[in-house]
Amino acid sequence: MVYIIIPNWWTLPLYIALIYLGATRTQLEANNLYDTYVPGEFPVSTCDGINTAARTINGVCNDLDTPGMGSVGTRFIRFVPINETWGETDTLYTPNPRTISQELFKRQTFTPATSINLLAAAWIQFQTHDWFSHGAVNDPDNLMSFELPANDPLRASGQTNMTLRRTLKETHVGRPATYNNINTHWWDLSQVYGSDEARHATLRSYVDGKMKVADDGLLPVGPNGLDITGFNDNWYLVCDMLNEINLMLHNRWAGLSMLHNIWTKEHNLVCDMLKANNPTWNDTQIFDHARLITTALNAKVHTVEWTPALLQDEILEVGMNVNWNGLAPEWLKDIPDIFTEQVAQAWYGIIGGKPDFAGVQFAHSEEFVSIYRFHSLLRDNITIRNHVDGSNTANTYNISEYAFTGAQNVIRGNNFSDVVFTFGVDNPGALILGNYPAQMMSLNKPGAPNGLMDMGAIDVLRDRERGVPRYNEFRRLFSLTPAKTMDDISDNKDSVAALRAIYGDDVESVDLLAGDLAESPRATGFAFSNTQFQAFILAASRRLMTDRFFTTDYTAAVYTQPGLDWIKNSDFRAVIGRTVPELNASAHSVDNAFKPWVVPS
Ligand code: HEM
Repeated sequence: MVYIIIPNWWTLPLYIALIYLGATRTQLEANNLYDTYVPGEFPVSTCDGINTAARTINGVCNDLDTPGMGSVGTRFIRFVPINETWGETDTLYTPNPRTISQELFKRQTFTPATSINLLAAAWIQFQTHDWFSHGAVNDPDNLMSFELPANDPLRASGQTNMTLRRTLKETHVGRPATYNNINTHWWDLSQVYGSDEARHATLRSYVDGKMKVADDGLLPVGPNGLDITGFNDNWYLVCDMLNEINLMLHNRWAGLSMLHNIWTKEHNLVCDMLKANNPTWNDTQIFDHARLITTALNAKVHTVEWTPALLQDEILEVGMNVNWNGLAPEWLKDIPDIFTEQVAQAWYGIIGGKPDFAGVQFAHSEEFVSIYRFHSLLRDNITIRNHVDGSNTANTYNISEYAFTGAQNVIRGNNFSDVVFTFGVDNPGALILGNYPAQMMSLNKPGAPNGLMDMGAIDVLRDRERGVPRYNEFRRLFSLTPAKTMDDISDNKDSVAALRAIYGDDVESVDLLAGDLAESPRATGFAFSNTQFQAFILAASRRLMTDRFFTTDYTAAVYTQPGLDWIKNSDFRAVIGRTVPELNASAHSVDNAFKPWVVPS
């Protein structure tokens, strides 16, 4: 196939643009899927004794031919050729990650993303916790350390370096290191249900399929002050600030807690529906079906609501709907499938169709992790509003207060409906240069005043460490035109000047995150760059097309007909209306729950 790059594809007429995006997906499937297992290396397992009509906790037996595919602990694949992924050595600290963080990323004044609400920010992190995590522990015997810039204010306290643990990895002879996903790769709501049996068992009530909730209807809290749920990983950083070792932090915040609560409540409501329809079912039967239904609804919300809210363009709205529902009206869907694979996917939709692996087994990729480094979405402060009239309450939280164990102060120190309402109304930060929250660059270790974590610097360093190509090479490898000069990256003169101040005229050295945040023009209404979108095109369809429970087994026999109807008839506004009934009207004040809700007058 001859593929012609159309830089501003979003200016094409709707159906031409859709065909172009379809061709782009085919191009990426052919050029951007690289397994990290060599033949004979993938762990062999069987499905003997496993109920293959339900999602398993550790993700095995989704694919019946390769039972271990996508399961917990398996490797990330790559979206770029393996030989490009060695990880940086000589250039690992160049330019200095802390300089990039402070000079390019740091927020001076908050620039909101006005087309979306804060729910959308929490949502994407909630999804990434379903899809991937490199784990919190990292490698205590393998550190990265770089000098702080000469003018860094931290030097005043005697600190000279920033040091953190390298990511845990597997090394191989003659080929780059590989990294494992500590969660299941499948889109299976594992952040709610857990990726291992021991944790999962602590979450189940074992009555009528339901998940445990505390007496106040919210998730129980563990001794560490975090929700007891499927994934609330603790992230450990090691910084040698003033010889402080073992800085322990995690990435829980009020937004995540809120969504864990909403989806646990939704699961329990699905259980009620199933029990009413199947009075003789036992706990396991109800749970297994409720998980399938809740998970598919979550995936549908992401596909046809979250994505079109982030990428507000008619092309995307139609395209994502085609991904889920197909182009054909219901009455024409029964015609026999005589189409080629791509046409069938467009006609019938991916859901309920045939699995398609494009020749490489399913797993998320390292490059996919990198495109979701969205910390600039976070607000510096959240003031909780009264959901009845939209007025501000007296409760304002900065990041240190709404994150970590502070999440519970927000969730339980306010009416839950006021918290969700606030997230529905307020905007997150825009994904642009100069809008990364300063507090994320100086997160203090509880009880250790001089411990500091600079997430901006870490975002840059992790990509270099894991061999994710820098911006221009990333574009080249993803069938995009590379920039010839800094001026090609952005049509905003200030952004170009800021890039030049760090990278000079060396366009090849621009880091992926820096280029992504600087990039313009963007497609109309897009909250993120076209470079990120290119990786998104590949990943978004693939996690649906490869999953048996979204394809061959998306049937009434596996889900139940009332289950399929539940998914079909629900959107996120309905989920909010069911789980937080006081917010039904507010959630329905907009046509998409991720757009800023109308404040009652
Ligand atoms: C207050 C909220 C948050 C905190 C405290 C936080 C903190 C962290 C920490 C500590 C890490 C690990 C750093 C390392 O590699 O050593 C991390 C990684 C990451 N964060 Fe956040 N984060 C927050 C919100 C978000 C949001 C809203 C997103 C949006 C998608 C996000 C996306 C990511 C991604 C993609 C990674 C890389 C994960 C991986 O390497 O597997 N985070 N964050």
